[in-house]
Amino acid sequence: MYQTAFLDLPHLATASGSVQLPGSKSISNRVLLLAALSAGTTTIHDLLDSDDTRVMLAALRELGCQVTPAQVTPGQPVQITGIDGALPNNARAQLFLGNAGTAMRPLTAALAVLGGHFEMTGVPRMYERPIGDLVDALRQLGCHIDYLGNPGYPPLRIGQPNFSQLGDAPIAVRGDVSSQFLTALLMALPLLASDSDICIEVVGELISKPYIHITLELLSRFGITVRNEGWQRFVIPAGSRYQSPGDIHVEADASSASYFIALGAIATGAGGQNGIQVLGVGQDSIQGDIRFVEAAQAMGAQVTSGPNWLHITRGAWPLKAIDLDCNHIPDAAMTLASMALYADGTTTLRNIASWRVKETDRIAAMATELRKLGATVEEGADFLRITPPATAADWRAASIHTYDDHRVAMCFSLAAFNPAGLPVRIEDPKCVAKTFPDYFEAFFGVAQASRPTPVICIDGPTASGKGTIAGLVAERLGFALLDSGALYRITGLAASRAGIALTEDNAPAIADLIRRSHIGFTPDQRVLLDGEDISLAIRTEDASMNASRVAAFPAVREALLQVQRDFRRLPGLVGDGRDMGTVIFPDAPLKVYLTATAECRAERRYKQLISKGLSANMADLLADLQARDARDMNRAAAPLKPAEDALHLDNSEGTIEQAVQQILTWWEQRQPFAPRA
Ligand SMILES: O=C(O)C1=C[C@@H](OP(=O)(O)O)[C@@H](O)[C@H](O)C1
Ligand SMILES: C=C(OP(=O)(O)O)C(=O)O
Repeated sequence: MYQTAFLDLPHLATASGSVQLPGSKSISNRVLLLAALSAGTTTIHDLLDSDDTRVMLAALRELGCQVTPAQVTPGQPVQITGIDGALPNNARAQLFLGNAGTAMRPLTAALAVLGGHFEMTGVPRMYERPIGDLVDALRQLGCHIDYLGNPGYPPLRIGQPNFSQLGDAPIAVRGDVSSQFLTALLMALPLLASDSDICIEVVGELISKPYIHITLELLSRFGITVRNEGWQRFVIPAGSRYQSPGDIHVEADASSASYFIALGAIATGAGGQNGIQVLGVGQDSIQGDIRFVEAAQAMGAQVTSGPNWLHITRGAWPLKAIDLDCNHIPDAAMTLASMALYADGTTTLRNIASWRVKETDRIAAMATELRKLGATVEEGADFLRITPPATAADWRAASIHTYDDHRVAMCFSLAAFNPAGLPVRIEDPKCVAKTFPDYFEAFFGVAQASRPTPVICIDGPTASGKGTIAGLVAERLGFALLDSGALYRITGLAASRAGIALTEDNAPAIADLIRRSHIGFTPDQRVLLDGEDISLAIRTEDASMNASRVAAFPAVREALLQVQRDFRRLPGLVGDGRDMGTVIFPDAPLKVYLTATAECRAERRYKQLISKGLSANMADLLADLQARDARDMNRAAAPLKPAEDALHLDNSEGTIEQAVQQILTWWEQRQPFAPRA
């Protein structure tokens, strides 16, 4: 996941390939709660691991459910041992539910029915998301719920219920603000239906109906068969009791699929490759958002599908503008707003009033951000009307504010295919953690830039601080890192280990060896040689001298040229070394030549060695360093020298952070985005 302040998407040209999507949020959180309420142990396969499921899992643990393993691990199932319909007497917990509607609403209902002493808290936005209709319904039953802040909104305090007045009258719940209130009752009330039927009656128009379908499907897998009487009355039959199905699989998220379906509709493939393959969810999904496929088809997408996959290619181009009632696909419909940027006219998305009470006011947010890109947008209480920029010249480079809303961030990634060749900045990209933490990694895995991926080169002499500074610049921008010095160190080490003397005569053999070796840099900056962690072995002074020796051999440099260029990947790369800007990436848009006086560098090295408990002598270090400078600067192959277009940065005096900021400022000056507020 990108934890950066913003993520710059270079202009993108093509997309193709296959994406395995993470599990459905709606299914995951329902299954977790149902497993927790059931008798027996449920083994859940392909559970989503994201902010919304983490808060649910933490709450269930807090309530005393046994959850193994302690942390969700990719590819490993999660086991939940349920409470069999009852909590211990006087159960007490404070539960933090973030901004997860699928945790706050259903848990509130279940705990209000089970009884105890609970506080339901969340992020500030959660306190602006209504829950009053659910609380009203639960109070009719005899549940005890108090508002701790504004009436009608979390945070809530839940106490012991009193069901003495519970009769046969149906429980009324409004369905026109959120379907999650009805879902919450449907999952909680089987706990009260041992002796007689319980009937729930929906008041007002029920929105987001397909989510009720998911609830009913999953209830039936846990042994509860609800009678659906025309989406108006739901009857939970007497004798209902939760029973674990044993094993259960979570489909991939159909709402998350919408971004890749849209991608397939917008982008053509590169090099003869065609389309986007979405894995994990198909046309037989129980999720209503799968019907996004129909909307995308209406706009021009060509979609084929099987039981667990979709394949999407571009059909009509430009896309066709549509006018659609989107009530049945409230989440995925946001993606249509991004597709509308590429349509042949004005697209209208109707019946989406619920957008205003989700992660943010999504109607206002989409309107504001689409306008920044050059679209003309009309917003109403429950609709959005989008006219794309009239010509390529009308598009604007925009820094997209994301309002801590995962879907805003994901939707606007699609704007990077604009016809104007502009990059797009996504602010606070980590907000995707709510449902799809690795969204941008998945997106970059199938998209290709229209121009060579941006590279920032940081070259300079030994001990100039370039490794540390490059690492920090890469971290702030979410760019990959190429520590080219490490490649030479790895080569020196590999040759020594293979018993090859580091002489010019042996250069072809060394080059051959390194071509055959498998070199890896892990995200946590460990260095692997043929699977072995050699991070420490290449950091000795010996390894440093050997690196300098092999780096002087043209045959070795030639072998490493392609290895280094292959590090160029979306969204960008920071390369540090001695010839990044002059030889490896001569087309890099920013080249920095980082220096510091020899005395200053020798002193830094001295302090570094002493802090590691190693003995060191200043005079020797200075002499070594000067000898190394001379060798690096005078070698025939790619000598150390600033690229002609490099910006010079002397960091003898300043702090590391100042150098990092200077480079980031230079980078920013090359971007077309207006300064951030
Ligand atoms: O029940 C669910 O899993 C959901 C229902 C929908 O909410 P509303 O019913 O509030 O529209 C949807 O937007 C949300 O992301 C998930
Ligand atoms: C509305 C959403 O979330 P929640 O489950 O919190 O309602 C969403 O994921 O788009």
